[in-house]
Formats: sequence, C-alpha cells, structure tokens
Amino acid sequence: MHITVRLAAIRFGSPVLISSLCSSRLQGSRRLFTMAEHSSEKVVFNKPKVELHVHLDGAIRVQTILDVAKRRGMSLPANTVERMTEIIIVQKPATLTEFLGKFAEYMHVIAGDREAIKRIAYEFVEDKAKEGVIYVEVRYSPHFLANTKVDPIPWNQTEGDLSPDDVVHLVNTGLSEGERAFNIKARSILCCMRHMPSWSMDVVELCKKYRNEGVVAIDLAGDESLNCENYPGHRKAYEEAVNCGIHRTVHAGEVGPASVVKEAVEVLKAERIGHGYRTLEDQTLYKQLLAQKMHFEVCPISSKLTGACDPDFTKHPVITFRKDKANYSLNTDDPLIFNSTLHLDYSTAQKYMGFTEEEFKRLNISSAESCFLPADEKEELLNRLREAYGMMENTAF
Ligand SMILES: O=c1[nH]cnc2c1ncn2[C@H]1C[C@H](O)[C@@H](CO)O1
Repeated sequence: MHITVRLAAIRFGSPVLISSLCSSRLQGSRRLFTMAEHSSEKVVFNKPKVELHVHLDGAIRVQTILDVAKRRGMSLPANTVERMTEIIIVQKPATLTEFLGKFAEYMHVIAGDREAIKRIAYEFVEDKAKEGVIYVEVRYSPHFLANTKVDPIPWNQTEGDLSPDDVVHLVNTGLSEGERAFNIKARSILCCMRHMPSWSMDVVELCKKYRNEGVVAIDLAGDESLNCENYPGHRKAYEEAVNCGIHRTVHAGEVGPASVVKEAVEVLKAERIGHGYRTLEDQTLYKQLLAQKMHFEVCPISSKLTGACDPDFTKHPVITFRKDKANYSLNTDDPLIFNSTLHLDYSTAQKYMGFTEEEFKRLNISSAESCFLPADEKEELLNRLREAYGMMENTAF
C-alpha cells in the first residue's frame, strides 16, 4: 500500500513529495491543533458568509474516506478517524510541496468511484451550510478524480470507466442536490494543474461544456515554480477561456514570487488571484492591483501551514490588505488537510490580526462583488448579505 501511495506521489510531479510521504509515518508523534487553538475557533462572525477558495479534494470528511475504502475493499494506513486524521493533516508549518503530498494519502480511495465523488460534493455543501456560508465556489481537478481519458492515470489507479467529463457531471449533481437540501448556493471552478499542462485544454473545454450546470471558472493550481512561458498549455487554455467568456482565477504569489502574480494577471488574464501574498514584494504591482481592485483569495490557516507566510499571524499580509482596503476574501483552502473550519480562519483574523465585525462584513461584500456568478445572481447575493448585515442597499464602504 505504501508503495502505491509513493508511486502516486511520483506521478504528482515532485521528488520532494516522495520524501514527505516517507516521513509522514513519523508524524503521529506530532501534535494536532491544541485544545486552546480549537477553543479559539469560537464563532466570531455568526452571519452569512461567502467562500471563494476551497478545494473539494481538500475538504473531504475523514469518515467518508474510511467508508469508501471499506466499501471498495481498499487499504488505508489507518482505520479510525482519529488515526487517519493524524496521518492526513499538516500539523506544523511545512512546505507547499509537503502539503501537496498529503493528497496522495487518500485520493486513490475517492478517485474513479462514482458514488464517492457525488457523495463528497453533497457532503461538502452540507458542511459549508453549517458554517453559515450562503454562497461557495468550490474547486477541483477533474483529472485527479478520473481513471480513464486522463494521461497519466493518477494515484496509481488501474484504468476504469470514469472520465474527467463524468467527474464534472457527478460533482455538479452532488452540489446541486446539496444546494436543494441545505438551501445554499454552490458553484464550481475547474483546476488546471501546473505540472500537467497537457490537461489544460480539456479543463477549459469542460468549463465551456458545463458553464450552464454550475461551473463558473477555470483555475491553475499546484507547484508555482513551474511558469507558463515554459508550459504553453496553460496559456493556450486561458486564452480560450478569455475568448469564450470563462472566468479566470490563478494560484499565484502563495509561495511563488510576485512575478508569478504578474504573469497570472498579464499573461493568463486572471480576474482573481489565489492567495497572492507575495504580491507585496513588488510594490508597483501591488499598487496597480489595488487600483484595479484585483481580488485576493486569502487563506490564513493554510498560509501558515503551507509555509507560505510567517507563522506569526500578527505579520500576515492580509493585515496590509485590510489597511489598504484591498479587495479580498477569507477562505479555508483545504480544511481536511489543515484540520480547520472557516470559523477558525475568522477567529484567527480576529484574535491575531485585529479584524472587526465591520471588516468581516466589508470583506464578504467584496467577496460577493468578486464572485463569478452572473450579474443578476450576484446582485441577489449582495442583497441577501446587505439585509443580513443590516446595511442600507448600495451602502458604500
Ligand atoms: O494551496 C494550494 N496551492 C496550490 N495547489 C493547491 C493548493 N491546495 C490544493 N492544491 C492542489 C491540490 C489539489 O489536488 C488540486 C485541485 O484541487 O489543487
């Protein structure tokens, strides 16, 4: 089994992943979030929220992974929620590469299984509704959940009959059943992966095909050290997205330098930036993005545990974003792997960064304004927030 997982990691792209997987067995002795940290997860903003940056494959319930493994007769490194959680989660600030290696602990269980894929989408909506999210854009790579019409077949699966196209259809179905059951709105963003430029044209074609069934945008995720000049597949896919009116976000400036953000904006025509913390290292670029109200999808807990930002939250870039009245959202990114919830991101912002209720309202309004819904649905969302926040319609911050 461990050999299987390591092979999957090799396929993910980076040799560093392999060493992270080898060392992950040692992590049982590392600490989980302490009780003190979890008690700080009090609900500091108990009002409707918008979440724009969360990965479906990073937001799966551990119990579901165990259930599916059992049903499919697959082995996992542990068979209790507690032990499996310890193995999956990043407990101390690590590196983005180590963090990405965590997906290989469980993705082979979910990938290629119709019932599991629909179930994780449905349960995701339930979990977000419980956090008070009324609108969410959830992202994933259709290729990472497929086992046919994908080269290479990920996670060391044997070829089956579930294509990336089938995956998108199943996720759409799970999300829309969840929307009806839990009375929130859920849309999806399809990810290209930096190390797999050959998948990117498929991704944009899927965005086009399913644009009326819940897919609202394209994203580029994964290892930022791989730039687009060297990988024209992503650039071509984003050109097609621009030509077809598909919305665009790009992971950039998370661990990569400000030049990756510049490339995302200038070459890929990103309308939002995933993370974007290191934009601050290029003040000219930062001022330009502030002026054009570029949206930054900020993920506080994630940024500490991936090593993207200083672990001292009082030095977090979002404090500068707030001071400058930048356009940004607060998001979980991968709550499974960070053992977190959206409440923890909000309470962290309050406790260590001095965020107030007013700022939480302002950033949720900015998030709604920057979401990828069509204009009429966006206005409806904004009105729901304004009403819940006791704001006069069209009140400007
Ligand atoms: O924070 C992230 N940065 C870059 N890539 C990420 C991050 N979180 C998840 N991913 C990758 C791993 C997932 O399998 C993929 C699609 O959701 O996106």
